[in-house]
Amino acid sequence: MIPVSGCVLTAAQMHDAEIASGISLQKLMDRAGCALAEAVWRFGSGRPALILCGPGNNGGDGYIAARLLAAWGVDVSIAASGFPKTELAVAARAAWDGLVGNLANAQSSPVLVDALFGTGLTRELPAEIAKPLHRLANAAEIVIAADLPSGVGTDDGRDYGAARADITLAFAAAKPAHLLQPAASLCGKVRIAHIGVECVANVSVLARPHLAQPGPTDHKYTRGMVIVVGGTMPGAAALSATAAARSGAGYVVGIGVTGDLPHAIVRRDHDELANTLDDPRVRAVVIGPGLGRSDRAREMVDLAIASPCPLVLDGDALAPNVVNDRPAPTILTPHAGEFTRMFGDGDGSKLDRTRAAADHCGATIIFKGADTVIASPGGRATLCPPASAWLSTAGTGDVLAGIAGAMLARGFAPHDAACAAVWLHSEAARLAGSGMIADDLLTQLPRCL
Ligand SMILES: NC(=O)C1=CN([C@@H]2O[C@H](COP(=O)(O)OP(=O)(O)OC[C@H]3O[C@@H](n4cnc5c(N)ncnc54)[C@H](O)[C@@H]3O)[C@@H](O)[C@H]2O)[C@@H](O)CC1
Ligand SMILES: [K+]
Repeated sequence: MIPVSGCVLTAAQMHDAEIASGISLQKLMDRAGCALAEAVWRFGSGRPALILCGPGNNGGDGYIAARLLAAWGVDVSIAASGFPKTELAVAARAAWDGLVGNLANAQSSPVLVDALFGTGLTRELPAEIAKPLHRLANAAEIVIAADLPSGVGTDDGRDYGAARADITLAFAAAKPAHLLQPAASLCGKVRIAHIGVECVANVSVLARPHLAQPGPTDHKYTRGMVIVVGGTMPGAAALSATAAARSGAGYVVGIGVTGDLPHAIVRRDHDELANTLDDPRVRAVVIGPGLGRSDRAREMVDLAIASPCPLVLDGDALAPNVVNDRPAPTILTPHAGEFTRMFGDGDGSKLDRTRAAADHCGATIIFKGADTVIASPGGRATLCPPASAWLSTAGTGDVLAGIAGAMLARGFAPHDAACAAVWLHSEAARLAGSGMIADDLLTQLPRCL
């Protein structure tokens, strides 16, 4: 059992991977049931457990876990929503020699195991299931969900009436619902139980980046020269510029950035932008934080886009069709409002929409929020476990843009730069703790490198 990591598979991809594994579905269910029993033993500390079993293989996992827990001496009972409908679940129920109670009038227990529905859920939970599920979950001291909290859309993270779990044990791999809101918040802590199924996908969970330390041959330019362009709100660009410097860029130039800046950051005027962009040593440009929407601002965005420099576009620089297959590395960092302004409402999940937008504009997109999604043209995507909710404060996006600039400047490809930036940002927020403000991230960034 490990923290959420690795590939993210849709329900259909998970099914295909199970078949491709060559391992019998019976054996996979035995392993899943065993992993569930171990989780219940560990997190439930041997307290009495009630296992809710649904009609499919998720329920089958529950029956198997119950048998093992009973054998280990746990006071375990089962309540089912009906008779099993799959061959495997029928066999798993037949191997349970205790009683199977009715879900509607089940008595609560300190440990509740939700094995009603997993990847097979396709619609809203009916009231006759949702009502007892919520009643029993509210009465329990700990709720452990098998694979997924019953009542979330596996692929899109929709809430179909799920009860909140404290622990969700995902079998074989994470699914989009473990990372997309609102489902992610209903999962509690997500753990993965590897059951021997090899999973390959172009969507993965954000991982700690490998950030090489400077070596003896490094100098300020090899560590990366970043330009940050300021505008009408000086504080925003100052945050970006300082974030770039604090996340390892060797040389940061603030163009038209006024206000409080470390002495290490070089200041130039706006009319020096064109010349500076011609400097072949420039490895990344960050434009948009606090830029404003004047004609002059637009001209500067156009200059930056037309340059051959790797580019981070944020805030006021984000507009519909602002970039179109730009040849140099490009990262866009919209929040939900900016994303909709640029790409419309779109269909599908946040993951689908971000991937479609990345293909549309030919750039890497960091679609920010409580479930940040990073996508690049061609389908590669990364889903990010929830970061500190204290990040919901002014200026944190400006810091992220600056870090992304520093990651491009150290030579990372755009998708890797975006992932490294989001990871550093969220780690700095974790270290900054409660009540943090954007400036606190700057103090914590060096500790994350
Ligand atoms: N990932 C893996 O490798 C493995 C997965 N297994 C388990 O198998 C699960 C998937 O099993 P299934 O495909 O049987 O699916 P589920 O067990 O999630 O449920 C499918 C059943 O629920 C019904 N249903 C769907 N939505 C409903 C709703 N809103 N209200 C009422 N009924 C609804 C369907 O008609 C079907 O009968 C996984 O989540 C996991 O727990 C393991 O047993 C084996 C290994
Ligand atoms: K479940």
